[in-house]
Amino acid sequence: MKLIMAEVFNSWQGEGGSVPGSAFGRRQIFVRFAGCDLHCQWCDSKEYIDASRVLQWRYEIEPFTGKFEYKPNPASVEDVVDVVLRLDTGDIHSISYTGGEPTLQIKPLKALMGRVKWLGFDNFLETHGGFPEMIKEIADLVDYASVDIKDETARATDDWKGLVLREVESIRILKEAGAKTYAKLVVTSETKVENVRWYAELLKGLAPLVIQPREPIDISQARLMEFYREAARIMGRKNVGLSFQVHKYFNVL
Ligand SMILES: C[S@@+](CC[C@H](N)C(=O)[O-])C[C@H]1O[C@@H](n2cnc3c(N)ncnc32)[C@H](O)[C@@H]1O
Ligand SMILES: Nc1nc2[nH]cc(C(=O)O)c2c(=O)[nH]1
Ligand code: SF4
Ligand SMILES: [Mg+2]
Repeated sequence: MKLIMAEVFNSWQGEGGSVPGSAFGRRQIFVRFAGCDLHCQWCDSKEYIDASRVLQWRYEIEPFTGKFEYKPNPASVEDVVDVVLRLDTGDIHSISYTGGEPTLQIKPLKALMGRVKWLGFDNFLETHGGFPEMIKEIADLVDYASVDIKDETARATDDWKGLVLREVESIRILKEAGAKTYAKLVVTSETKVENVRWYAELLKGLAPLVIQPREPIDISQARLMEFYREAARIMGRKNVGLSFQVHKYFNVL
C-alpha cells in the first residue's frame, strides 16, 4: 500500500502542555504525511500542504544530527515501518502521525497504525479532525489523539462553524473508542472571546482543552489568560491548560 509522505524523524513532543492525553516532552517518532485540505493562514508546514508537489520524502539517519536521506513518493507502508524501526531509540513513548493531514490517506494510515501497534508501539494521532467518518475507521487503533479546534482567525475554510462541529464529533468518536484525547486551540491576537466560549461549551464534559498561541507569538499575556479564564469557567478549572510549541525554542524538529 502506498502513501505520500513528507518526513520521518525522532524528536520529543513539543506541544500539548499538561492535560490528560498530552505527550508533551515524551520521545516520539514523527511520521509526517503530505497533503492537507485546509489552509490555516499560520500553518508552519505549508511546504507539505500540496501533496502533488512533495515529490520525495526525507527520513533522519540518526536522531538530532540533522542528517537526512531521501526517497521518492509514493512511499510504501513497509518503507515507513523500516524507517520507524531504524529510528527506534528504545525510549519511544509513541509514534506521532501528523502532517499535513494524516486522515486524508486513511487506508495507508490504518495499515501503518496496525503494523506499528503490532510491533509494540502506541499510536498518537495529530489531526484537524474535520473528517469524523475517517476517524471512525481508525479510532480503535488510536491510543492518544490531539485534535485541533480551528479558530475563525485561522481562516482554514469557508465553512468554519461546520468544521468546528465536525472536529468535536471526531473527539466524541475517539473518546468512545477509548483514545486519550484532548483538543488544541491555536489562538491569535485577533481571536474573539465569544468564539472561545463557544468552543468551551462544545467541549464541556467531553475532553480537555489546551490553548496554544500562534507562533510567532503576538498575543498578550492578558488576552491569553482571558481566554483561559473563560474556557475554565465553562469547562471546569482542571480541564484547561496552556500549550506552547516548545521544540521551536530549542531548534529541534
Ligand atoms: C502542522 S499541524 C498537522 C496536523 C493537523 N493538520 C492539524 O492541523 O492539527 C500540527 C500542529 O501544529 C500546529 N501549528 C501549526 N502551525 C502553527 C503555528 N504557526 N503556531 C502554533 N501552532 C501551529 C497545528 O495547530 C497543529 O496542532
Ligand atoms: N518536536 C515536535 N513536536 C511536535 N508536536 C506537533 C508537531 C507537528 O508538527 O505536528 C511537532 C513537531 O513537528 N515537532
Ligand atoms: S490543518 Fe494542519 S496541516 Fe492543514 S493547513 Fe492547518 S495546520 Fe497546516
Ligand atoms: Mg509542527
